[in-house]
Amino acid sequence: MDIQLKKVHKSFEKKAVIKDISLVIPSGEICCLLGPSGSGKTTLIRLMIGAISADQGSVQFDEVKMPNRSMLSKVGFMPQNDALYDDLSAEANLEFFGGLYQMNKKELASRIEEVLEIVELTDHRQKHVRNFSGGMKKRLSLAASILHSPSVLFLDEPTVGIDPVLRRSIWEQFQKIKREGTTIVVSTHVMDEVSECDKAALIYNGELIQYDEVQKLLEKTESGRVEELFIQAAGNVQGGEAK
Ligand SMILES: Nc1ncnc2c1ncn2[C@@H]1O[C@H](COP(=O)(O)OP(=O)(O)OP(=O)(O)O)[C@@H](O)[C@H]1O
Repeated sequence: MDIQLKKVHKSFEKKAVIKDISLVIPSGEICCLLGPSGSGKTTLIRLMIGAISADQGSVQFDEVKMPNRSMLSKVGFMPQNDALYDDLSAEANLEFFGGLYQMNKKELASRIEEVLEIVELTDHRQKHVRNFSGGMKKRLSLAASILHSPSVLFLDEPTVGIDPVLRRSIWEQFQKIKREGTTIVVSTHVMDEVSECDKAALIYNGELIQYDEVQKLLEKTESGRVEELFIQAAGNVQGGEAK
């Protein structure tokens, strides 16, 4: 499913947080939302999944205008803070999410096997989540978000607080999910993660300052590092204010 945003605008308490953002994320691609803390990445994801509504503009998945209840079963979301139950085992957590997605018992049982394999938690399925490390919780949270085989997957800073080795393995899992045809939108402020994505949307102060194929974005820099584009944007803002 592709995702289309047209002139999306959102304010909180009269402060514009998302400013007139338009973009199209093609089906089956990984797009990262890259930007400093507070730039608006989470808000943009919440607008896309229909958790909040835009003040102006529209969000569409293929031909369907969001928010739309019929899309719930096609959308996966992994929030920044894991929404897991500490007192339940990994498996029981997944059973709970399967119930939310209204999956039938047989389908759920086989899908739980599959997702536990994907995130490499099969051997820990009976353990209580309270005994999990931060990385294991992230992986379980990812398993929960893909349990119902969504067509579009939104991941909000999935690798925060994760060591580089585990980060590598989590990205391998995203690539695996992409190969199955899922469109992935992932927010991050780790600039190096951009190389894992097909396209990157650079968000600065609620504005989309760049959106292109990662290779093309890197070609716009002298250093080959995406940070440069943010430094340029900051310079433009200061320059604008000085005039
Ligand atoms: N419900 C809300 N009410 C008021 N202000 C909000 C609300 N949600 C977000 N904001 C503000 O909107 C701006 C963007 O926040 P958002 O969480 O989208 O940024 P972010 O890029 O995801 O940041 P981080 O990387 O730290 O998660 C911030 O200034 C934040 O304080």
